[in-house]
Amino acid sequence: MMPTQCPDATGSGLAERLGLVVGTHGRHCWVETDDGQRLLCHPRGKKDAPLVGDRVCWQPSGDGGTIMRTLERRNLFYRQDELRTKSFAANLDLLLVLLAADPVFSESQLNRALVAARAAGIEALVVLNKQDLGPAFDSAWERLAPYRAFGQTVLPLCLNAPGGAAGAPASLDDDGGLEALRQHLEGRATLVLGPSGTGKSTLVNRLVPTAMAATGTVSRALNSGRHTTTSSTWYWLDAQRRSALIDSPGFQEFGLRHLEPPQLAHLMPDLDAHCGQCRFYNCTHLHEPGCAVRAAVGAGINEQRYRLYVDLHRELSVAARY
Ligand SMILES: Nc1nc2c(ncn2[C@@H]2O[C@H](COP(=O)(O)OP(=O)(O)OP(=O)(O)O)[C@@H](O)[C@H]2O)c(=O)[nH]1
Ligand SMILES: [Zn+2]
Repeated sequence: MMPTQCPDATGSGLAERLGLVVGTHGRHCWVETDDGQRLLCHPRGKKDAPLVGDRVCWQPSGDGGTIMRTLERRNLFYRQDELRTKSFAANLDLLLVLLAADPVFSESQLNRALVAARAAGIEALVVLNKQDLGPAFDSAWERLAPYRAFGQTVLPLCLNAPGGAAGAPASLDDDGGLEALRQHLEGRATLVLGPSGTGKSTLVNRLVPTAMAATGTVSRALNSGRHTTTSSTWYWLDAQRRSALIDSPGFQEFGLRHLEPPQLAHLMPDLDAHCGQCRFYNCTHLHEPGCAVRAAVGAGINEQRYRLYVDLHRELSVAARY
């Protein structure tokens, strides 16, 4: 349970309280108190706007509150494009990348999300939805074989299978694999990322109890004036508020400009397994003699995965020069 008082409140007369940021829009934040109330708060300082997942110290003011400060983050999941940094959420336990048999997913995008998670020290889970689509699902599942081979957990899912509808594959349980997924989410704060059309909204609707989804609409309402939803939303999955799902828009152009080229191979587990055996300690794995990574391409390392590395390395190297 969250304590009600801030750890080191600075005696300003009013007691500071702890809260959790469950939604943001511009500089406004929805802060949830430890007894589950949600109120609109404004950050006091000009910089470092709080993010969904942040623990903050706040004080009542007007009919809402003022955020005095943000507690230190355990981690931060973000992407960095040419022009800007986009932060998704803070203090995450798991990144769920939702893919589907259709539309066909971009492996480059998947890899970028996994690399970013690894760089931030956040465990990742890949979920492949629409198992009812037969052959399309099988080929998507096959494309994920190299990921499973290096230890990435990949779960099959069929959100179209309420209670074992016709078309639900026998390999899944009655609810299309939802129960198996639920177990991975237990007691954790999970950010859901996925390209458009994979079933993200369907997943949130299936997992979030109606009453909880209704509280989520508070922050949705805050976003409704805009055509594009740009901020993340926090949903509780249980009445005890132990497990949470954070829905986030924006999976396109997943920039990784915050990473240095030499980090990259270490953030791709299948390449990382070979890095230590290269002749040169600072091997780029692009052209050096005695490169153990290149020697493993086609054997321990999938060729397409190596190509993703080469392309991303080039992109990061160009970025590093500016
Ligand atoms: N065949 C099949 N279709 C599914 C399944 N799950 C979701 N869909 C369909 O896929 C479409 C996209 O689902 P959404 O939940 O709207 O996807 P989304 O990822 O939220 O998409 P955006 O709103 O564009 O971000 C809808 O028509 C769903 O009915 C599934 O397991 N099998
Ligand atoms: Zn090498």
